[in-house]
Amino acid sequence: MTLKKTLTLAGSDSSGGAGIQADLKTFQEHGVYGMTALTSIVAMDPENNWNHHVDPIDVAIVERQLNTILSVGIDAMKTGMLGSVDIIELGAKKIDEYNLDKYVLDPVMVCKGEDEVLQPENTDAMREFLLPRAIITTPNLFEAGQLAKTGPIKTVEGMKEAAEKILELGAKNVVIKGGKALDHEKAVDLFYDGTEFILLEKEKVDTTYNHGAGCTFAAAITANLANGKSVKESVEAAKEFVTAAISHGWKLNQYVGPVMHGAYNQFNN
Ligand SMILES: Nc1ncnc2c1ncn2[C@@H]1O[C@H](COP(=O)(O)OP(=O)(O)O)[C@@H](O)[C@H]1O
Ligand SMILES: Cc1ncc(COP(=O)(O)O)c(C=O)c1O
Ligand SMILES: [Mg+2]
Repeated sequence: MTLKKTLTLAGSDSSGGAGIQADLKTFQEHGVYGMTALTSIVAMDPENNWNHHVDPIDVAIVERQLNTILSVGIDAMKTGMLGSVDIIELGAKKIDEYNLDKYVLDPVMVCKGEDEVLQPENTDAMREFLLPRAIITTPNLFEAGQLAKTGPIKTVEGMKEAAEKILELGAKNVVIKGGKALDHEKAVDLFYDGTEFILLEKEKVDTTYNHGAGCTFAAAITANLANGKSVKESVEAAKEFVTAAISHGWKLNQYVGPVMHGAYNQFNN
């Protein structure tokens, strides 16, 4: 038996809920084979309010990892936290070199609980080099405002405007995650493929244990694409998957609660 193969080019979240750790757990739950190219290592300071510390990895080391994985071949890939502009440019080069058409861009700019953009220069580089190559991008509300340069988004109408701008920048599809940030009774995401707007709505889970939700959502989309689903089907199935994961989010310590990556298969089947 062979498995579909996926690549995540992303950061390591030492606490295990987000980043490549979330991606690999999610890939496993979808029955696809996950491979990883690490871009940065995130550690948290237990003495200082769990503050995030990000160490980017040298671009030559990232390239060696990508060469390993791409020599094997992949069916779909995603990017998450990207440590530097050099790594972003390298990602774009490899996407072109290997004709990688199933590429999901999760434009990670902030970690939950932090309100500063981790590396502002990366936003411009993602807009220029990665958006035009993405089959879909999955910004949260804040990231959508940054990519589209619309400023803060507060309404579904604002999400639609940003979605149109993001497609003008070259992404083939977009799903903007309203999530908890949107002032709406439900957890609403907006999918746009250039033709129709589709609202994906689920009950809002009353929890702060949602660390890694965005990574899990994008990884589920990637796995679904690798398994042959259409973009729209991939997003719809990923929404079910991440909603189950958030519903079973749990407390890891006093600072963070990750989603339960395996909840969909454990409780929804
Ligand atoms: N409290 C919640 N209840 C239900 N769904 C949620 C909740 N928070 C986020 N989501 C959903 O989880 C997915 C990830 O969104 P979000 O947490 O906003 O991303 P990120 O982790 O990148 O900030 C989206 O589908 C969003 O709608
Ligand atoms: C390595 C890494 N990638 C991505 C994220 C973003 O996580 P989320 O899925 O909660 O948006 C984080 C947040 O801590 C992280 O540490
Ligand atoms: Mg995110």
